[in-house]
Amino acid sequence: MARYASSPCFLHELQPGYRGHNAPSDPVAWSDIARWRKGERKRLIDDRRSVPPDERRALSDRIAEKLDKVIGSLEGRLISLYWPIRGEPDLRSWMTARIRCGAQIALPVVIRKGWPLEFRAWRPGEPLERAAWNILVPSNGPAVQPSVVIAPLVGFDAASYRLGYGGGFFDRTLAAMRRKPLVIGVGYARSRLTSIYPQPHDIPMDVIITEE
Ligand SMILES: Nc1nc2c(c(=O)[nH]1)N(C=O)[C@@H](CNc1ccc(C(=O)N[C@@H](CCC(=O)O)C(=O)O)cc1)CN2
Ligand SMILES: Nc1ncnc2c1ncn2[C@@H]1O[C@H](COP(=O)(O)OP(=O)(O)OP(=O)(O)O)[C@@H](O)[C@H]1O
Repeated sequence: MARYASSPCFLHELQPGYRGHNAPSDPVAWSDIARWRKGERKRLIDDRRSVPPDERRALSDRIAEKLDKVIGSLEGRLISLYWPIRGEPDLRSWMTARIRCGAQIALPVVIRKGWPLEFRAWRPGEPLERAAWNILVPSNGPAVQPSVVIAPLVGFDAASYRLGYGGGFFDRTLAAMRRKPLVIGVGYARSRLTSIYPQPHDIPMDVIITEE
């Protein structure tokens, strides 16, 4: 009879910071991790949606204050933000105020599953339209290369890795950018995980901002 050193599900044996083997990837480990991530995404999204809107508003304002400190001068900066969905921090009033300070804003657009995102320049008042997953995106706006990318977090870990919605869009986009932007993950402290069990394709955030 075959004897195994590990039980079929050995996720509990993985160390935080595990980055896979030298081989491209270990399919058994990745399928376990992918399944675990799916469950965590649902739990974390339900959890943040359970926060009353007033409290979410207060947390978003706290995050916005901290963003100013991390980004510093806004003059001439091109910042990619996002149109909030599923209880993400709402930074739209911060965005409007920062445009008045000289910042330019872009929003991410899904062109196609499995492709990098496009960043499209946008100013308040310009038309938006519903696209994939019902997310509002600029109808026109030229494609631009932001120097700051703000990525919403479904979850995050102590090594600044981000758990998103599972499309791999931000990872693919950051991997493809010729000039590496400052990458800021924003989310709530309650979305902290011990580890997301980072894989070779996962790119860590430069900074993570929560309300704490
Ligand atoms: N507000 C906002 N806009 C954003 C992002 C974001 O995280 N937040 N994105 C950041 O990337 C892109 C959209 N990414 C998304 C990726 C997957 C799903 C999604 O719902 N996927 C499937 C499951 C995927 C899987 O597990 O294979 C689903 O839930 O049914 C939604 C948005 C671009 N715009
Ligand atoms: N640079 C890349 N090249 C090819 N595939 C990639 C790349 N980055 C991520 N992927 C693939 O995308 C899929 C989803 O990855 P992951 O679970 O990390 O998504 P996520 O970061 O939570 O999603 P999102 O960024 O859309 O919010 C994985 O199957 C992964 O292999």
